[in-house]
Parts: sequence; structure tokens; C-alpha cells
Amino acid sequence: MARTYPVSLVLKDKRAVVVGGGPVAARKVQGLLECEALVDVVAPEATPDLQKLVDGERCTWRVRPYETSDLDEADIVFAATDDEGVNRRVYDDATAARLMVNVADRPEVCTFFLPSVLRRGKLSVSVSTEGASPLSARRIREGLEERFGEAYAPYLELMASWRPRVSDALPPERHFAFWEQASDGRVLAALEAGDAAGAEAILESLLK
Ligand SMILES: C[C@@]1(CC(=O)O)c2cc3[nH]c(cc4nc(cc5[nH]c(cc(n2)[C@H]1CCC(=O)O)[C@@](C)(CC(=O)O)[C@@H]5CCC(=O)O)C(CC(=O)O)=C4CCC(=O)O)c(CCC(=O)O)c3CC(=O)O
Ligand SMILES: NC(=O)C1=CN([C@@H]2O[C@H](COP(=O)(O)OP(=O)(O)OC[C@H]3O[C@@H](n4cnc5c(N)ncnc54)[C@H](O)[C@@H]3O)[C@@H](O)[C@H]2O)C=CC1
Repeated sequence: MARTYPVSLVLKDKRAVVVGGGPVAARKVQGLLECEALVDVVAPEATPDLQKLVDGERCTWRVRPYETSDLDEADIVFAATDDEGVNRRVYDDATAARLMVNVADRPEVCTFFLPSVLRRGKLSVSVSTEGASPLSARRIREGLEERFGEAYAPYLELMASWRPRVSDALPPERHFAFWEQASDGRVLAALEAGDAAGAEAILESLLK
């Protein structure tokens, strides 16, 4: 298989069709809703966890087997039934419509895989083994949780809020040096110690 091309998709208000209603589909629906996608589930049956996510607005449920026309409005497709033939049909239909498609039981035909993701606010660390060992991806992600603590969330909020300020206050040739020092660990350490004012003061001092 060719190597994959990692991206972070912006799926807000994009329509994702998830075929299947088991735990695998539910995990995908949950992740999609967290990214503010619009989700259409197609399945004759769905787990209680998945049913709880259905609100008739951002997440609908077509309570029946898959039909080709289910992909009419789709931007991205997930085949996650326990029926190989149905998953195959979803794959064929999606491919014919030139849609990106993830097939839960067929890594070799997926046009994208779901990585295991560590999140801290705007930080996401995605771990993929390209289908070789999903459980290893999860274990690697779990191993990263200690390394990347909760302070990364306020840290990146602070960095983002300073970007326009730095652009306004400093000439372009000083931007890189500013960000190099701003990201050298001191601001993060201040936030880890609960010292938001101290973190801000470090950045202020770098403007001089
Ligand atoms: C190809 C891929 C397609 C896709 O994108 O779905 C795929 C395929 C398959 N997974 C299978 C099994 C398991 N998958 C998990 C877990 C996760 N699987 C995820 C992704 C992917 N799984 C994609 C590749 C990602 C990569 O390699 O990096 C994660 C990372 C992300 C997510 O799903 O959101 C999420 C962890 C999230 C987290 O916790 O952080 C566990 C463990 C568990 O449940 O905790 C098991 C049981 C243990 C085992 O079998 O290893 C099987 C066999 C099914 C069977 O035997 O019937 C297949 C099919 C096959 O391999 O043929
Ligand atoms: N990618 C991944 O991370 C993983 C993938 N798998 C694979 O994912 C698949 C699904 O796993 P589970 O959610 O545990 O299955 P499950 O058996 O719990 O659920 C299957 C779902 O498919 C639905 N379904 C069956 N025929 C359908 C049709 N014609 N149209 C629409 N929906 C239909 C059923 O109503 C049910 O909701 C399996 O093939 C399994 O091998 C399993 C574990 C992890």
C-alpha cells in the first residue's frame, strides 16, 4: 500500500453518511459530531449509545438497510456494517461518486483511516499505523497522554491570541525569533504551574 497523506479535516457542516449502527459506527458518529459535522446514520438497528446521539437535526437516523441514494448528499462516507457485501456496495457507490470512504472491515480499500487521537484543546496528536495494528495506535496514544498534559489547551489559546498582536507589534523579520522564544517551554511551564499572569508576562517581555 502507498503511504498515507496526513491531514486534519474541517468537517463543520459537512455531511457524513455512516452506514451501520453498531459500536464501530457509534464511535465514528461520536467523533464526527464532536467536529460539528452533520451525520446521517443508515441502519435497521442501532445501539442505545448511538441512538442517544440522534437528535433529528445534526444527527439523523434512517431506520432501514442501506440504499445507494443514501449517498446523494454525502461529503464523506463510512461503511461500518457487519455485512461484508453491504460494506463493499457502499465502497463501490462512494467510489463511483468520487467520495472519500472508510470501510471498517477492509483497510486495503479505505481512502482514509481514522487515527487514534490525543486532544488538548487545539492540539491534536494523531497516531496511525495505516491499518497494521489499530490497538497499537491506541496504546501509543495512551502513552502520549502523560507527555502532553492539560496545560497545552490554555497554552495554545494564549499562543493563538498573541498571533495578531505579534504581527502588529513586531516587523516580520522579528516574528520567528519571537515565536522561537515563546515556544521554548517557559510559557508552558508557567501555565502548568497555574500562573497565567506569569505566562502572559513572559510574552510581554519578548516584545521589547
Ligand atoms: C483500518 C482501520 C479502519 C478505520 O479507520 O476504522 C481499522 C480497522 C480495524 N480495526 C479493527 C479492530 C480494532 N480497532 C480498534 C480500535 C480503533 N481502530 C481505529 C482505527 C482503525 N481500525 C483504522 C486503522 C487505524 C490504524 O491502524 O492506525 C482507531 C485507531 C480509531 C477509531 O476507530 O476511531 C481505534 C482506536 C481509538 C482509540 O482508542 O484511541 C480496536 C481496539 C479497541 O477497540 O480499543 C480493535 C480490536 C483489536 C484489534 O483487532 O487490533 C479491525 C478488526 C475487526 C475484527 O477483527 O473483526 C479492523 C479491520 C481490519 O483490520 O481488517
Ligand atoms: N474499524 C474499526 O475500528 C473496527 C472495525 N470492526 C469491523 O467493523 C464492523 C462493524 O462492527 P460492529 O459495530 O461491532 O458491528 P455490529 O454487528 O455490532 O453492528 C453491525 C451494524 O450493521 C447494521 N447493518 C447490517 N446490515 C445493514 C445494512 N444492509 N444497511 C445498514 N446497516 C446494516 C446492523 O443493523 C448493525 O447496526 C465489523 O465488520 C467489524 O469486523 C470491528 C472493530 C473495530
